[in-house]
Amino acid sequence: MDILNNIKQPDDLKLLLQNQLLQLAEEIRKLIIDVAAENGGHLASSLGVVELTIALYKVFDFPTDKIIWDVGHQAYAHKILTGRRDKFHTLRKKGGITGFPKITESKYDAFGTGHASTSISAALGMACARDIDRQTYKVVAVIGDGALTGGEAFEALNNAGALKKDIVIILNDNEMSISKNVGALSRYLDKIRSAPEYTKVKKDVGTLLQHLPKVGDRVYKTASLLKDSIKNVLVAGNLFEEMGLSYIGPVDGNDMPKLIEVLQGINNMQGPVLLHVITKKGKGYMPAEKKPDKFHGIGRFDIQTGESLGKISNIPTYTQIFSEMLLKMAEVDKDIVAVTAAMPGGTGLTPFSQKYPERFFDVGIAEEHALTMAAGLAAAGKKPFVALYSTFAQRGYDQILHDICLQNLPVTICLDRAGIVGEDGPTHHGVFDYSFLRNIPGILMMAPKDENELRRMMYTAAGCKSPAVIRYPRGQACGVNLDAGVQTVDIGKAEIITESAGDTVIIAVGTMVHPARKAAQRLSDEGIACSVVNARFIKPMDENMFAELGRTKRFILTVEENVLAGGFGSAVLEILSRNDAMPPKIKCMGLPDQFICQGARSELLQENNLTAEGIISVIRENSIK
Ligand SMILES: Cc1ncc(C[n+]2csc(CCOP(=O)(O)OP(=O)(O)O)c2C)c(N)n1
Ligand SMILES: CC(=O)[C@@H](O)[C@H](O)COP(=O)(O)O
Ligand SMILES: [Mg+2]
Repeated sequence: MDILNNIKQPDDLKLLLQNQLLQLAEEIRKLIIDVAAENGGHLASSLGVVELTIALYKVFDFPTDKIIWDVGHQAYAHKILTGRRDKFHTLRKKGGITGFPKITESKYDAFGTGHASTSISAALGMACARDIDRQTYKVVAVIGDGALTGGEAFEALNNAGALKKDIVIILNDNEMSISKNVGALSRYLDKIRSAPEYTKVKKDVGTLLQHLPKVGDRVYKTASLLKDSIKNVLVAGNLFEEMGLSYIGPVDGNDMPKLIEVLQGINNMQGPVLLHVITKKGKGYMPAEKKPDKFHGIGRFDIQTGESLGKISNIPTYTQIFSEMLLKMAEVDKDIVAVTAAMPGGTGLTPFSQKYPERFFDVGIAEEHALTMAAGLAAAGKKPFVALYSTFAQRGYDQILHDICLQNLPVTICLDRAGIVGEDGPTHHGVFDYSFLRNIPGILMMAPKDENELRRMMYTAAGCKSPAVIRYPRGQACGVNLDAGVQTVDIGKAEIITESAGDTVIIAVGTMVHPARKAAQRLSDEGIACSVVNARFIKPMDENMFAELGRTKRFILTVEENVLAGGFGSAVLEILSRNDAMPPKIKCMGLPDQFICQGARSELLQENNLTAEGIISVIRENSIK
């Protein structure tokens, strides 16, 4: 790490010679691989942009100039170069460096990211503010070909082309989203990439631009005209040019000297410029180059073999249960179709896509579109299952409300990664869905206590003629035996898990039912008798049962893996108050009104008392003797 050790601040690399910069790239790559192998992380995307990151720091003056990394999962080299090298071994750990840019972590993180397709909007906002303030700094957005499939990116391009502000958009095209990129835009980028004569001429123009004097000079105008005429001859109707952006590229984004040359030219240009770079996802680490999807986001792995080092378990994940159950149901019910927003692997829909390609839709990183498209499928007689991560479904609130629920369309929304997700941290925890969905009239919202119940809820949803949501967490299910045949659950009916004559009842939902049951078992040994209820439904709730509990018990404890604000406990309180059934004591356990940090899921649940021990201590403190 001879070179990297001497980079104390990014400006230090401006003095390096070309061969030193190339060595720096190798040193950064090694550090990224070492740390990701130990901590897990977004390896392949970060490896692909090492040269691009160094080239950007060589040419621009960050943090005076601003850089925004779309999604932000590729920003490891940026972090290493901006004073976080010594702490980089803490990446994604509790209290450590975050896996995404974070405005409070460094002055070089101009804008926090985690969810896709926001970078151009944010860059445009900064450019407008800069111009109001009569400043001259540059604003650069780096967006991947996957993130460019998101609607917000198109909205921003549309606006950028009209406003004509000085911004630099770097389209980092590695032909991959998490899986293979999809859509017409992706095909369009293929077409640009595979036009060799165009590539060569445009590269030469890139070189020419580099030698230009400042904007406004006649030479600059001539070069721009030349570029336009090349465009017209070779790629009629270049989409980006037609939208009002200057398109440069494609350029080999792993060729650092070439990139530096082109970026120096672009630094002298005015107006919105889009530089199209082609990079190799996973560059420099063979297992990741070969399997960029596996190494997109990976847990601990063996550097020599690329094999995962995670615990091997026979217990399936909730995602696997969802995946298998959907296949089973789809075999019988030909109206079942599946929709994902660029996450076929993560949501467990890959087997469905292989078995039923005509009934499967990967729409790209476009959650809003996925939901309204599902509404359309349902309006035309299909039974869509839309599988989204809870955190990304936040994007689709109006589509759920206006397009699905208001029209009472039978769309089933399966919210994977609900609750605390772990090391991805606050951008990715799915801890708001009870609160933001339960206020929608007519919605059916369920959370299973285990994998068996997930299957039953899916079966129930498929038989419903109205919108349904099922939310389940990241990772392993409970390891219970699966029923031979799958039954429906009675809509709006809670399940009594443990009945006792004692004064205390725990009403738990979803992932919190098992810790509640465990807590009750242990408390009964201490002579504290508790009943346990599995609420099953966030909406409609078992109003009669909960009102009765309010009248007959003296202490009700609700437990949920969601923020308390507006969540499940709040819904129980509403029922008790509506029915004049308030018991002498009621407490709600859940997540506080703040963003939850990163860390292992088990660690964060423990910290927030959402464990059997946490429940026991609250009951011990509050039970009425
Ligand atoms: C709104 C939203 N939906 C889904 C995701 C999950 N996700 C993270 S990265 C990614 C693929 C991004 O592809 P690209 O922008 O091309 O970057 P690459 O990983 O190829 O560098 C997806 C789908 C997300 N972060 N945000
Ligand atoms: C960056 C991003 O949004 C995804 O890569 C996400 O980290 C995937 O999470 P899982 O690992 O839970 O699939
Ligand atoms: Mg990509």
